[in-house]
Amino acid sequence: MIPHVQLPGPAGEWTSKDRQSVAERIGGICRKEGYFFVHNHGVPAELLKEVYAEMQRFYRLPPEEKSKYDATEKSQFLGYRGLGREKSRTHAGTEACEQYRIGNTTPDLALPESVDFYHEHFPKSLELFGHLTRLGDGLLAACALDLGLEEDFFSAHLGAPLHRLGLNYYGASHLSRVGSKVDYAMSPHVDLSLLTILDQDEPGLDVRDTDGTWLEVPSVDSALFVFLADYVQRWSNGRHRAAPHRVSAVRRDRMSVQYKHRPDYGVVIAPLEALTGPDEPAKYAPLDTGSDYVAVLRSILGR
Ligand SMILES: O=C(O)CCC(=O)C(=O)O
Ligand SMILES: [Fe+2]
Repeated sequence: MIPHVQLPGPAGEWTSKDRQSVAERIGGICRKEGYFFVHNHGVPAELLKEVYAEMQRFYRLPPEEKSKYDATEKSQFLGYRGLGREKSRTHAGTEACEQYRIGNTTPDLALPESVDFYHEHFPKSLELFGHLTRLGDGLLAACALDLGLEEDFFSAHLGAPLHRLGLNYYGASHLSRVGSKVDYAMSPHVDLSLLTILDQDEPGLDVRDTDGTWLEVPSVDSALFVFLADYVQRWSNGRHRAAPHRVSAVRRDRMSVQYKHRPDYGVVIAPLEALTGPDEPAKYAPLDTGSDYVAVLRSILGR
């Protein structure tokens, strides 16, 4: 069973009381499943449609046009990942999809091209990015409250946050075109984010339940799917659960939009002192989220 949560409208308009009521609603879910649908989130349905249209237009461009936007370390990994480009983290093959990333960059790393270059095909997606950033901030405040922290506890680590929006296209023929030996289009993983907000135009996403079974996540009209990720699990010393997920083999063309809510470049995450003690030793070593992100992306994209 996937939990469903009614939100009190657009997160940018929540009062402290609203954040408290969201915390009460999602706290138990964060501690158990780590995934849920949200309704009444205020993200316009029309905008999502426009984002899918924008993605379709981009993915139909000729390969040489798309590869102008290739994601590299120099682009801070914004841009295009063609079919066969991203190595799987769990098997010897590649992920069976085309991907594109838009989002924030950091002055701590070089960026020779203007960020606008990587965004030029995606004005509506950038608008969606703004909505999802506010929703991410609201949900994170609710997580903080559930952990017994001040609601703005995490804000100190999100001054110039490296949020990213993934725009993925899984063609029905992609799995056979990459010669895949597995029957899923994206390998199981937890996200390198605090939390992720996802929409899909066709089912395909599976999420791992607490007993280890894979659940198919349906496409639910006007609801967004939220799951917690690696950084919240670490910060909360495992009180909040990161949800492993994958994308199964698709029979029809499928697109997904995943917004990854991330901290500033270089934030080091270790289990919070308030949540550890003699009975609850820290379960995770400190992690530098900036250099770890670069190292992981370097290893899966290979340049
Ligand atoms: O396409 C999806 O539904 C999930 C993609 C995903 O998990 C990711 O890009 O991190
Ligand atoms: Fe993911």
